[in-house]
Amino acid sequence: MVNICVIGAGYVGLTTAAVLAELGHEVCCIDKDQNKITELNNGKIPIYEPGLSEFIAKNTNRLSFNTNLEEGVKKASIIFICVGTPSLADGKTNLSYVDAVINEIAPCIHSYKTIITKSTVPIGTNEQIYEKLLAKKISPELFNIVSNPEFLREGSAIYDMLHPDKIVVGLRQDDTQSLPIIQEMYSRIQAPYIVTSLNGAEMIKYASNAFLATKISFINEIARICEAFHIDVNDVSKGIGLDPRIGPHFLQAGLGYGGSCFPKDVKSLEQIALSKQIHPLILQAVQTVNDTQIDVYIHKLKTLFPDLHTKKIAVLGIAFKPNTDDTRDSPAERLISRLSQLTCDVCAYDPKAKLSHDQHHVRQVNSLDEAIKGADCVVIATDWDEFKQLDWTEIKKQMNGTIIVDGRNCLNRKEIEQCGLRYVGVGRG
Ligand SMILES: NC(=O)c1ccc[n+]([C@@H]2O[C@H](COP(=O)([O-])OP(=O)(O)OC[C@H]3O[C@@H](n4cnc5c(N)ncnc54)[C@H](O)[C@@H]3O)[C@@H](O)[C@H]2O)c1
Ligand SMILES: O=c1ccn([C@@H]2O[C@H](COP(=O)(O)OP(=O)(O)O[C@H]3O[C@H](CO)[C@@H](O)[C@H](O)[C@H]3O)[C@@H](O)[C@H]2O)c(=O)[nH]1
Repeated sequence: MVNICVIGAGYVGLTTAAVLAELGHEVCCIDKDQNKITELNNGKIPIYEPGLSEFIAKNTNRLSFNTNLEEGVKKASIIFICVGTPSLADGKTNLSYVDAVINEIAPCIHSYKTIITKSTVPIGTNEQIYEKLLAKKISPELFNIVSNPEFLREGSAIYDMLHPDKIVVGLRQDDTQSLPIIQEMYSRIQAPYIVTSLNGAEMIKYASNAFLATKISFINEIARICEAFHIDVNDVSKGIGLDPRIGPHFLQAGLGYGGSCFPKDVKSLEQIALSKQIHPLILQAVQTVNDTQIDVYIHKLKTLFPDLHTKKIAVLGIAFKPNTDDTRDSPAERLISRLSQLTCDVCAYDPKAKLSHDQHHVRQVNSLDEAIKGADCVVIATDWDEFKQLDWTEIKKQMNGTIIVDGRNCLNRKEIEQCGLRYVGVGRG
């Protein structure tokens, strides 16, 4: 058992804290947001992540929440940095939250600490953190910096952290102490270790997200070509995905990728490359396809409804993916904004997520029935199971029109058509 301080109680920090407590460690999770900490101390979880609430409740004897960083850091031998690293306007990474944490930790280092960065940070950041701490006159005998990027997916965060496909550990060249400490801490997790340099670990995280985003933009481009030849792109995904060199995952065409990671991380990697005068052609193309994917759907809607601005559109889904309440950079919200600009009457529904801001002509309703009632068109914008299992005969009775736009290529086309509805997907033949 070790004493651990996790800084940041967001999707990654909360999951990390809960999983480390489950592994038997004493964990103090710090956030500067007093409301979050008060909620957590009252047994409320500020985000929706399946199973997280129960998991935290199960481990409360070894898990505490606090706003006082000094208290958490002083008694811990391991410190996790899990604060946000959002995009700046130019696409580079905003490191101000990480920098603030380093400034706050520094005066509290009086005994040996292993400082682990889980936040996704640009190449070179961990080296810079080490130099910053030295510049603050912290003895190199008192700390080490480790990069241990996180690969969890929202919606399955706990499972992913308990069953990772690898544990990536980036170390400083002369660091001989940290690896055994990390291995001991994660001893109950079965996964191969990838031990590399600090920069190497940072790059593995960016390359991983960039590759997955590339698969999505690739299949979205293939879908556009399929459409011109009346080919079903879902058959193509299946067909190519069976080749183990390609694999079946992340080949679902649709409204494009969103969320708090892919858009910002691909942009950040582009900027990292440009900072070294490397022109990242693929990364730029991946973003161009993604940025124009909503246009594909708007074009379809305009063709289906020349008087689109007079239509009532039910948008099912607000979250950037199912099983989360997260709307950061959500393609569903991107679509809703475009429909709002076109002055359509938009009725949005999501089982968990709320619209992040008010928009003209857009109402969020609390039930699916309310959203669908009188709709000229229903658009599936997030592939929640609840939407995949809809009774289309019932839906048809409640709608005014007959068009179902499958923004995630996740519905059974035949079933919908058998009910007398018109199915519209991207690249569905
Ligand atoms: N969300 C994911 O699925 C995911 C997965 C892997 C990696 N990551 C990376 O992990 C990092 C965190 O992402 P997230 O989604 O958990 O972010 P988040 O925004 O949900 O949480 C960050 C938390 O840090 C807190 N914070 C900021 N500054 C602080 C400070 N000085 N002291 C204490 N608390 C502070 C904020 O109040 C917030 O609660 C990012 O770098 C992200 O790229 C995210
Ligand atoms: O075939 C697919 C798969 C996903 N998506 C979209 O891609 C986005 C991201 O999905 P997903 O990767 O499942 O969600 P995240 O929770 O953002 O997780 C990604 O980003 C995290 C943060 O870095 C990483 O830790 C994870 O490994 C990585 O999968 C969502 O908008 C999905 O709808 C598609 O359009 N088609």
